[in-house]
Amino acid sequence: MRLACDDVTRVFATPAGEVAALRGVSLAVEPGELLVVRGPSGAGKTTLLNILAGIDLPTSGSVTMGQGEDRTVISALGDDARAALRAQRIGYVFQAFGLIPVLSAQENVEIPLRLAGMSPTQRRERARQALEQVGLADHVRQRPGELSGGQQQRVGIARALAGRPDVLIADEPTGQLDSETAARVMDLIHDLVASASVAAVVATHDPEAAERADRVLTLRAGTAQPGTAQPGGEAVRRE
Ligand SMILES: Nc1ncnc2c1ncn2[C@@H]1O[C@H](COP(=O)(O)OP(=O)(O)OP(=O)(O)O)[C@@H](O)[C@H]1O
Repeated sequence: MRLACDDVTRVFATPAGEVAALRGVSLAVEPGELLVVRGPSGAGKTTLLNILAGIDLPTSGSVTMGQGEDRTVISALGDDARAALRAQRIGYVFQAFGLIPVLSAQENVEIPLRLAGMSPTQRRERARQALEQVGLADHVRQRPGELSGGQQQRVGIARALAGRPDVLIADEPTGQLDSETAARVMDLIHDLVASASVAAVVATHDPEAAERADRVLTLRAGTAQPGTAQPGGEAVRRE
C-alpha cells in the first residue's frame, strides 16, 4: 500500500525556542519500493520516520496510507486509531534490534502477532515462516544473546514483517553492524520489501546502505534536498 506525506512540517517547542525539525517535506513510497532517507545527524530523519509511522504528528501537512477508497489520513486519526493502525499495518525495525533478551527468536517474532490477537498455532507457524525467510530457520530457539548482531537484526526484520504489514519503517537498522553485515542486512531488507510488496522507508547515515534504495531522499536541516532522486524516479512526488 502506498505511503505518502505532503508538505510536512514539525516544530518542537524547546526552552531555547522553537526548532523546526522538518520543513515542508513531501514524499511517496509505492508497494515493493525501498526509500532511503539520508542526511547528517539532526537533519530530521527520526522525526520524519516517527511521523510516517504515526508515532508523532506533524505540526502541519498530512500523512496518508493507501489511495482512492482505501485512503487513510494517518495524521488525522486520534491516538488510539493510530496505535491500532501501527499494530496492524506497520512493521518497525529498530537500530538496537529491540529484542527481549529472555525470549527465544521465535518468541520475539511472535510478540506482535500475539498483540494482534492471532491464535497460538497460527502465530507459531507465521513466526517460523518469517524466521525462515530471513535465513534463521536453524536458530528459532536461540535467545538474542546467543545470536550475532546481524542475526539479531534478522530477527528484528522477521518480527517487523511477520504480521504482513503494508508499510515497513526502519531507523538506522544497520547502525550497530559492521559494514559487511550491514550490506547483507540491507540486501535482505531490499529483497523482502520487493517480494512482500511492502512500502519501506529506511533512515541511514550509511552511504552503502543507500545503494540498495530504489529511491533516496536527502534531508538537510529538515528540508528535502532537490535533485536527490535516484534510480526509479523522483524521490519527492506530489499527489
Ligand atoms: N522531542 C524533541 N524536542 C525538541 N527537539 C527535538 C525533538 N526531537 C528532535 N528534535 C530536534 O529536531 C531536529 C531533528 O532531529 P532528528 O532526531 O529527527 O534528527 P536525525 O536526522 O534523526 O538525527 P540522527 O541521525 O542523529 O539520529 C534536531 O535539531 C533535534 O534536536
